Amino acid sequence: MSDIILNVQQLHKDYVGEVNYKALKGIDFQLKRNEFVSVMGPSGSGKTTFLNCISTIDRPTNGSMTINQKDPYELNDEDLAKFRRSELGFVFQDFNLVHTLTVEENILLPLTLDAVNGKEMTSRLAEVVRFLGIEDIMKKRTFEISGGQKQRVAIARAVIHEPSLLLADEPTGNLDSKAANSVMTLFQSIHETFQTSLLMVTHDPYVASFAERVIFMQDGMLYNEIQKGDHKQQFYQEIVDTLTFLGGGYHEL
Ligand SMILES: Nc1ncnc2c1ncn2[C@@H]1O[C@H](COP(=O)(O)OP(=O)(O)OP(=O)(O)O)[C@@H](O)[C@H]1O
Repeated sequence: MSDIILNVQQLHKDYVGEVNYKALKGIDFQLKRNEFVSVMGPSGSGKTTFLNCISTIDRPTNGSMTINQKDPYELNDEDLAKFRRSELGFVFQDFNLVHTLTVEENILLPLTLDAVNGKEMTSRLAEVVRFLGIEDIMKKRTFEISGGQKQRVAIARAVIHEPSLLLADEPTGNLDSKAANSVMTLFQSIHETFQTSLLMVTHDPYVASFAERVIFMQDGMLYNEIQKGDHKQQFYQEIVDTLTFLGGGYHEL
């Protein structure tokens, strides 16, 4: 088994419209199996575009990408949908829960779509719900729970099928600092307990410092990266310093 879970080579994305825009200009990036990496950069630098190309929400204009040694862009629509469901988990800023379903039904959705048998569903649900500490809200509707709880439910749904790669776009963007901290502690323990490979976009240096490595984008390219050493505080400071240097929307720091 290769120790590279995600291999991106010379990824380009051009948005074609009234005004054409080169959002990604040749990104080379590798995520190791079991690695946790944060993606940062000024507003408009291409972070979400990069994540959307990896998650196959958006199609790159050029370049190559493999996830777990497979190229999702070679698949037809049906196989791509299966590939997404088996290999990838997604967590978004706005939770993306289905409001007509209960919390439990939301979490089980990926297994329902894959017609997993009832016994296995029950055991996986029990494990993930216990791990995330959301046993008490299983029968509630999504409008009856807090933002922090919503994100836990979204995380449970993203990991219940044990994806090879978990992708998160601003997962704490709609949370207060206490809920954000608790969601990040959860990501960290999912990563450590289940050896989940994790790629997360965030604009928050504290949130980013939960990762083992931070990559910085600027103007559609990779600008720099920082590896976490022994001291989280020092890592955090280096992240803040790089963002300050990059400017563009990080002046509030
Ligand atoms: N569908 C689209 N059509 C045209 N241009 C787009 C489209 N989506 C994004 N862009 C442009 O591509 C660039 C990168 O956008 P992207 O959303 O990836 O940046 P970002 O780094 O995630 O920004 P932010 O931190 O503000 O979310 C921006 O200049 C944006 O205006």
